[in-house]
Amino acid sequence: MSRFSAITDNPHEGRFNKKTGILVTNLGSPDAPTPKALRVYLAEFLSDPRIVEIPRLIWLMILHGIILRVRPKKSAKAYKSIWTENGSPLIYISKQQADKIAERLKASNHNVEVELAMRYGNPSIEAGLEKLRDKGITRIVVFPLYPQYSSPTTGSTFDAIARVLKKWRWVPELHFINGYHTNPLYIESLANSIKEDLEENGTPQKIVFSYHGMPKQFLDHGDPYHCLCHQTTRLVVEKLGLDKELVMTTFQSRFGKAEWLKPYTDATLESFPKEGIKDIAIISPAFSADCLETLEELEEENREIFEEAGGEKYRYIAALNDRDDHIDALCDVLKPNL
Ligand SMILES: C=CC1=C(C)c2cc3[nH]c(cc4nc(cc5[nH]c(cc1n2)c(C)c5CCC(=O)O)C(CCC(=O)O)=C4C)c(C)c3C=C
Ligand SMILES: [Fe+2]
Ligand SMILES: [Fe+2]
Repeated sequence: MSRFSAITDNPHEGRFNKKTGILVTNLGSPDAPTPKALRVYLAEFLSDPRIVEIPRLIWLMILHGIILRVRPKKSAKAYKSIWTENGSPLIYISKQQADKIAERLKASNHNVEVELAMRYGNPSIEAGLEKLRDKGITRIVVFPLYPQYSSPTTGSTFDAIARVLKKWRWVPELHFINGYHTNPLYIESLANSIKEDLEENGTPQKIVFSYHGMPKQFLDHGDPYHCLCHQTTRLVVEKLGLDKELVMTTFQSRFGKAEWLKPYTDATLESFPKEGIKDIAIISPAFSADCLETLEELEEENREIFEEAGGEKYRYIAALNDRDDHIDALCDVLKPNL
């Protein structure tokens, strides 16, 4: 038994090929919308020091003593409301994206194998990397589908990759894509999805760009995510030639009691009707795939907040998911690494 793992059956020349392996990743979901599965998922997720930066010992006591006794039940209820016959929307859509990327690249004669992996839960990063290694691949591009770099998401994916590869005897040639929010085709795809909505439903009083939030302290300590989100909004506004006053950038999905990036999406939506803004469209460009935070929080929870405060028209513009122009954008991001 060796400390480092490898494929040991007679390598010689033939078995290792010239293929590039692409590991498409996203955040991950629980295995089922049940408190038991959520306890396992949240224990892994919330133990990540990139996600919660409270001193370790104190945080682990709070996590195991309080959070993991209360949160799984509440989160399971939210997951139940969005779960489909295909399971978690995030994982199902990510699978569609990975398959379409593979299809598109192979059709243009790229010699690639694409696998999907999730940072937390299944299919795991370790399983994804091993599948590529089993195919004799020694050159890997890791592609986290987070357009805007952040330490809790992209940075954490890097940690998970490194944790696996440091156990491998033959470390592959590795390329890591750490964001793509300025890619012209990504911006174009966001712009197209908004344009289609405006053509179908008319121009609302406000278009809200709602990004997943993070503790403000992360920004103060140098995380670029906040700035990259604002830059994304600006690029889309410029692409569409919109009036700047029509658009607002907000941050959603708060967790815990600390201050998070502001303005908060929920508080903003609650205040709009008092200011006479009763017709809005909302889009969430940080999510490459629809997930709990869009389908439950934006489609259900925030719609209710807005309507209860007197709002009249609320529409959520879907994530880019497996739209053709989105797959084009993702392939374009990959291109320099193929
Ligand atoms: C605890 C702190 C959290 C930080 C920081 C955070 C950053 C962050 N997350 C995403 C993307 C997603 N988050 C999702 C769910 C989710 N996020 C947190 C907490 C933090 N996220 C929790 C506890 C959960 C689980 C659900 C819950 O119990 O409320 C998801 C959806 C997953 C799914 O299965 O659908 C995504 C996607 C980003 C982009 C980000 C920082 C920029
Ligand atoms: Fe999150
Ligand atoms: Fe900023």
